[in-house]
Amino acid sequence: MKFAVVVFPGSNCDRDMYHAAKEVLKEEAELVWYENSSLENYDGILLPGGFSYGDYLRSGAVASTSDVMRQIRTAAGKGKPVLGVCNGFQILLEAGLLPGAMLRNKNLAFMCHQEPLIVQNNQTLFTTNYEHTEVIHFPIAHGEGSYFCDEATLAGLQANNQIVFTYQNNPNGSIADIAGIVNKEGNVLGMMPHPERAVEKMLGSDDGLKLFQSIVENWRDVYVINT
Ligand SMILES: NC(=O)CC[C@H](N)C(=O)O
Repeated sequence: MKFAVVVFPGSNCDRDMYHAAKEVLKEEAELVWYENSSLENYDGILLPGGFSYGDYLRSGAVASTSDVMRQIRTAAGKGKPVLGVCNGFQILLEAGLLPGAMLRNKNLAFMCHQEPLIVQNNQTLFTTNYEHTEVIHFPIAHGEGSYFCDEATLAGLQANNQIVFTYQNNPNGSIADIAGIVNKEGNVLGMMPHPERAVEKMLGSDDGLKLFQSIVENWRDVYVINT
């Protein structure tokens, strides 16, 4: 499987994402500068964390208007897996590929530590290697990570089983303890905690490995084994 790690000015988790995909998972992966070429030849799109465009206006707002988003939208429309982590999630929200918005953390501080999460939906292509309600540990590292949406949107997320991860101890004030959501079609996942920073025991947790392995295994099931 070949991943594109899309890099914006101000991305700072792109190397970690690349390391997870290429050096730990041992899949093909390339860092793709947001202005460069096309995403057509990639099987999966990884939007890493950071401070794209310095978080000016709102986190992810400027990056969401860039031309590469059109390609990401096309890739998502074709059913390719798109994973946005932290600033990547913020960009997906600002681009409208996922519903809702990010507010500043309830304590108005940047937080950076490991948090326990609960796997609420293990039936997505990103989570099949987890158990339902499994507790896993990923680092968080954000200032604008309090997920918010209106009541109708929340009801829709719940009814469609789009809430994939919740926080066990809600550190930032996210509505319904939401840490990660998937689109209705199930192929675009946005999450604030960082699975790419939890792929080796020496990082404090390797619980993120199963997420990347789920993507690869599900992609192979559809595109390799059956063709
Ligand atoms: N690591 C990240 O992607 C976090 C940065 C993010 N823009 C914030 O809210 O602070």
